[in-house]
Amino acid sequence: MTVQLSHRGPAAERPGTDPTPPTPRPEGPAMTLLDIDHLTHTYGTGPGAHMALADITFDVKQGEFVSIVGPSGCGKTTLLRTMAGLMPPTGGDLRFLDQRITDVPEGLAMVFQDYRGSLFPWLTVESNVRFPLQHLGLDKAEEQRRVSESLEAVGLAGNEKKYPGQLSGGMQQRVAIARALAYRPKIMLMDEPFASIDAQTREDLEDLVLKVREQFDMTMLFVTHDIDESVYLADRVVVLSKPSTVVQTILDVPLGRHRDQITTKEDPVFIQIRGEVARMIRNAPAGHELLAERRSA
Ligand SMILES: Nc1ncnc2c1ncn2[C@@H]1O[C@H](COP(=O)(O)OP(=O)(O)OP(=O)(O)O)[C@@H](O)[C@H]1O
Repeated sequence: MTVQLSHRGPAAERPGTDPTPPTPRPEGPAMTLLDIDHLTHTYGTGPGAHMALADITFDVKQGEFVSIVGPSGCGKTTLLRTMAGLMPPTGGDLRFLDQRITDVPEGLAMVFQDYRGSLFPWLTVESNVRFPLQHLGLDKAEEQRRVSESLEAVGLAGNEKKYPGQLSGGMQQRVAIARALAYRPKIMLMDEPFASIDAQTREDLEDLVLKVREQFDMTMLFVTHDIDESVYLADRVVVLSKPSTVVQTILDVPLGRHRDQITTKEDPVFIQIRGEVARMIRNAPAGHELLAERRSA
């Protein structure tokens, strides 16, 4: 996935607007940024129709890190695409900042698994990061400040003039993250962003995501098929069922904001939650079975 500052990013539709004015942190309970209410999605119609999502309800509050995990093929990408406004769902309600999502919402950036497909190979690193900013109407100094700050944040200062093809996969994904950060979205959606990256680099990138989350006070929705990753990163884990998919459960991860690849993963709380998620995914029922159980309860 790329920063859905894809090649035709959200802000590109709205010249002269800056989606990033800082949202003041409200007093009291955190504001709901993303609200998914009984979302359904069916591909096709008639006898060949496939109901991918049967009933998905959860929300993401400002400042939260929510991960979504589920069995293979359970509709994680379908869900993220509907939330990003890339595909209208066939039912239910989907709101970003209390506005129904009908198009790619302003203030949302997406980072995809396929970093190679998301970066422009003919543009330098800094031009890739600057690309979505061109449509925000920022002055040049602010544009440059954001590019430099974002590249610094992802540890790529000094690589501005390189081209994506001169970078490792992990570094290219850092560029994609920097591009999302430079846009200053209110929420970042990430679709298995580290699935094609080797294990060691992946851990570094997970920690990078946690660091930029703190630095930019970013709200994150992170889709992964990796159970450890889902728990390590998140404040809450949304566990999906098998298709037709529903939310099996939503687990809190009371591990505090500071995470460490070794000590956090040794923490009994982490081990217990990780085990719980693994069991739920291994024994995941089909969504329609869960729905029938819930209706009869
Ligand atoms: N365009 C489409 N037309 C028909 N069916 C589709 C389409 N896209 C996805 N599907 C089906 O919908 C279901 C969910 O697909 P999706 O890619 O959202 O799942 P996923 O959880 O992201 O998969 P994976 O675990 O492989 O990443 C699958 O059964 C898939 O075959």
